[in-house]
Amino acid sequence: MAALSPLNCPTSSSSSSCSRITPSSPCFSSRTLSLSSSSFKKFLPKKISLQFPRYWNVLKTQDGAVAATASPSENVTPLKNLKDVLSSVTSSKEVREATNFDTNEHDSTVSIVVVGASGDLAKKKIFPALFALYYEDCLPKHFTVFGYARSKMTDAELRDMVSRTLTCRIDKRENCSEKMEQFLKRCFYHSGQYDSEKNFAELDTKLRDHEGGRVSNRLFYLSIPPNIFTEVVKCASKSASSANGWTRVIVEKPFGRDAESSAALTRDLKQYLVEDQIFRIDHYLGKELVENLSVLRFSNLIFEPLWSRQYIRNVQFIFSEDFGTEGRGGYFDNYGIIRDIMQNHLLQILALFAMETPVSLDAEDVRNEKVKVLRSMKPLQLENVVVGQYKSHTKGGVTYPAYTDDKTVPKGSLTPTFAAAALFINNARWDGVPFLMKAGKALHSKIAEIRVQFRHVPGNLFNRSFGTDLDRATNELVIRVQPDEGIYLKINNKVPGLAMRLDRSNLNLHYAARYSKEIPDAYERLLLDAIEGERRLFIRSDELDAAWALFTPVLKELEEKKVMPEFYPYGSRGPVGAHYLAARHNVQWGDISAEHPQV
Ligand SMILES: NC(=O)C1=CN([C@@H]2O[C@H](COP(=O)(O)OP(=O)(O)OC[C@H]3O[C@@H](n4cnc5c(N)ncnc54)[C@H](OP(=O)(O)O)[C@@H]3O)[C@@H](O)[C@H]2O)C=CC1
Ligand SMILES: O=C1O[C@H](COP(=O)(O)O)[C@@H](O)[C@H](O)[C@H]1O
Repeated sequence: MAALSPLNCPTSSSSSSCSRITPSSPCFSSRTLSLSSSSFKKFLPKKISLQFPRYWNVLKTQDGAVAATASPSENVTPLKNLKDVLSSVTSSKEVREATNFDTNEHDSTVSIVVVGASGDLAKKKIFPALFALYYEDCLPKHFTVFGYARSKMTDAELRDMVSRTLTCRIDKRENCSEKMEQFLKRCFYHSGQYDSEKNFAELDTKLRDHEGGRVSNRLFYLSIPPNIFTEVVKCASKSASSANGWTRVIVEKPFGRDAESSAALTRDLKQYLVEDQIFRIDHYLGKELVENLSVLRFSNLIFEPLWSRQYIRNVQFIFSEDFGTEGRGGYFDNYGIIRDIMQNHLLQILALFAMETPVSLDAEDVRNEKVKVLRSMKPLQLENVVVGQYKSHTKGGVTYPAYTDDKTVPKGSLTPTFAAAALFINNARWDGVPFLMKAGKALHSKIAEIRVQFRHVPGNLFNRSFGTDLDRATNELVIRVQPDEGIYLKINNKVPGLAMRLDRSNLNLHYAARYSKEIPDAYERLLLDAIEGERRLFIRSDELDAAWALFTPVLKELEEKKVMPEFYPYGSRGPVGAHYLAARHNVQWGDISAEHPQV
């Protein structure tokens, strides 16, 4: 596949036609790109018909020319990206020929190969997300979905499996079954071994049949255990990569289990792929409220000026699940909660939260800032970590199992199912501010949220009204990633009446009340981005290196010293050690007395 690297031009997506992408389209999200039609024409040779990523609002002007704009007004703003893209496209004959730029989407096709199609993730997330995209009319006109795995299955059996496991948000919508039937007709299956070039060559033949001579773009989704990533990529690369379009590979976590194994995986994959072809997925980056973080920060004057050590006392990233590792114990025991949740999902959110303003929303600009902030962090130290493991608990006559009751978990395993950590960023903006993380399985609730606790008001006139616990009177911004998405700000307010009494109330943006639109699943956004060549929400290899550098030393120390986890009952709030850790940094976890407001 390396030979195909020039084909990963972001504009070469064969997805949605420009005219279909209007601001009202569900796939549309406007980016701050704008260009007058006259400037645009300068860059656009007559014969080339471009296909635009969905972030660009592409309009037909009155004179018939195409214009890209972010707003109805024709403001010309500097357009580094579009200019760069256009000039590289138009100046490179090789790219033009290779991407078949003279053709439009009617001449190209996207094949999505789900490798490991018989597995849990494929059934639970990938096929439903693909169907949701199809339902929303976000997939290209010509697309085919191929399941690939060792299990023997016919096309009909795959379709049956996909239809039975459809648990996506679309399933109660109008015409769902009709659309489902149409979608299933586009789904096929090929049974093969993961290390067989011959089997991938057979897949290639089938793909070609479906592509019908059009420009072929291929997306491989590696929904398989990590130990076979490289051999699949090798076989796909040698025997089933596109001959005249792009080839991209979505790689699922875990990306190694420490800095060394992650670097080795990257090295192995890069024998067959260039970095731009690798889409390392972290599905938390596809979550609506995580995607909204940058909007909240960078498009609201009231937040960004406060976003520093000057006003923020601490930041908390909290993940909890009210179920254990049931059914996934075999995988989990080799990784533990720090690798499963903290090193990736929570750290990614932290990076977006704490990074400096990127030059633009371009993938490389955003990822550059994320890398910078990650590299400004101190590697996590053992004294700043608490680990726990859930034990059996009986409540209301029901006995919930201990982690080690799972038959796939070795007896006496010390793998943490809970961890709390305090991290620090050594830069001018965040010096001294504790960034606390807490993640656990089998806790009392299922929630993921970011809590920003602000400093005390200096010389507060109302100090006396707050009693001794001044911390309770500070502002707190809560971004609830899930469930029941929302953003609320805790403020001090006068209780109406003749007395001067204060309380803490919430300014509350509750998504379900504010927006009638359903929130897409993270996998929908990420799959669509991968199809369109949009890399912003995928992890670049240097980001991954920086992330592992922070956690690898402590992970090794925990294992070498065989640190005993603190046991907590299934369904509880987790180990008390997490509170001591927070207290050492003058922090109280915000979720302890958390009221989760709704409108
Ligand atoms: N499930 C989830 O919720 C999540 C999963 N992931 C990641 O996504 C990937 C897929 O996960 P998931 O679907 O749960 O995985 P599965 O264990 O269900 O494996 C997927 C498929 O891979 C094949 N397979 C399983 N074990 C082996 C093996 N030892 N050797 C060769 N092939 C094997 C099987 O297909 P067949 O036998 O038919 O070939 C199986 O159906 C993994 O990397 C996982 O870490 C990430 C986040 C969440
Ligand atoms: O990556 C993972 O995420 C899930 C939680 O994802 P969510 O979208 O349901 O919050 C977690 O259960 C799993 O252990 C982990 O591997």
